[in-house]
Amino acid sequence: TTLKTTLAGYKFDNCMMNAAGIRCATVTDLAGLRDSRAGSLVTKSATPQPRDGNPEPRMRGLQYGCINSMGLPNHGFDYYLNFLLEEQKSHPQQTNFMSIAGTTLEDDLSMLKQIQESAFAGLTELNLSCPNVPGKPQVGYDFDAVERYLTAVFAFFKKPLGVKLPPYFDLMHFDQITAILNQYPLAFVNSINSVGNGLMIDPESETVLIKPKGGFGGIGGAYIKPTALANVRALAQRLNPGIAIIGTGGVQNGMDIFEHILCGASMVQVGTQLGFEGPKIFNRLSQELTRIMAAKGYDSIADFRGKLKTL
Ligand SMILES: O=C(O)c1[nH]c(=O)[nH]c(=O)c1I
Repeated sequence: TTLKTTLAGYKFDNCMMNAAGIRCATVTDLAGLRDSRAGSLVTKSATPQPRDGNPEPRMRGLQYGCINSMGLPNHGFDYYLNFLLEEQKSHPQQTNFMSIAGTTLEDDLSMLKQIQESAFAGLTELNLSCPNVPGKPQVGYDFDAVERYLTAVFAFFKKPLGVKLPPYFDLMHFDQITAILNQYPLAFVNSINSVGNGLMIDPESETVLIKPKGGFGGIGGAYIKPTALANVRALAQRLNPGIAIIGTGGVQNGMDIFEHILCGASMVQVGTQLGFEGPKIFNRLSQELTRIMAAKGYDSIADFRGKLKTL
């Protein structure tokens, strides 16, 4: 039984990794992921300059997941690109991802131009779905903007690139977004980001739990697995076969990873639960997934990827 996977022509020893934003903001965090059983790592979404992000408290663990309104705090584009370039020299056997989330198209294009001209040989994840920058609507919910962004990006960017999408909740929206995405040479689509602008309350103190945006924040964890699986499945049913899918959302155990792959994912990312357990979680998840596959008689994830049955 093997957990290895391929995505956009790149080989990974393990089909699981972190989700951008969780335990990946500092070099120490990133080295911890690299030294774990994860098959790859993705950096915290970067902006051209460092950002402090939103006022605290801005993230809270909940009974079945978490709420966050971090506001894109990060050490800036150069910090993460430098880490990735060092990694290529010290750990050439692992392919990594760089996540970028400019607050304007110009910022995204500027970072992509620098990636294009750099020695970075991994994959780029263009985050179109940050729900927590006050005053900045999610690009992923503005289909004309998605088209404008991808046309501008692919006018010059030749390295492997995918997009991180927000969850959609209407079948027409799945049709519309994939009709746009299928027009571009995307290496992958990563679905989903947190379910935006949820609200959690402390009824004792009759107060919201986080400070930014009156308590509104992105929801992650077990709460969002049904939405995550539906998005992975709907995208897999509609995207050109050359566009791989990364499944993200609601993963707590090996069976959740199995379900994402059954829906069509070639790589599965772990966020909230990684935040709770740390990188050692990839030992547990790998063991659990291996046992599930062995019990079902699957040797590799290709044996069951995308093979969800309907009734
Ligand atoms: O608030 C954040 O930093 C954040 N939080 C999320 O839940 N998703 C994102 O893409 C981002 I950039």
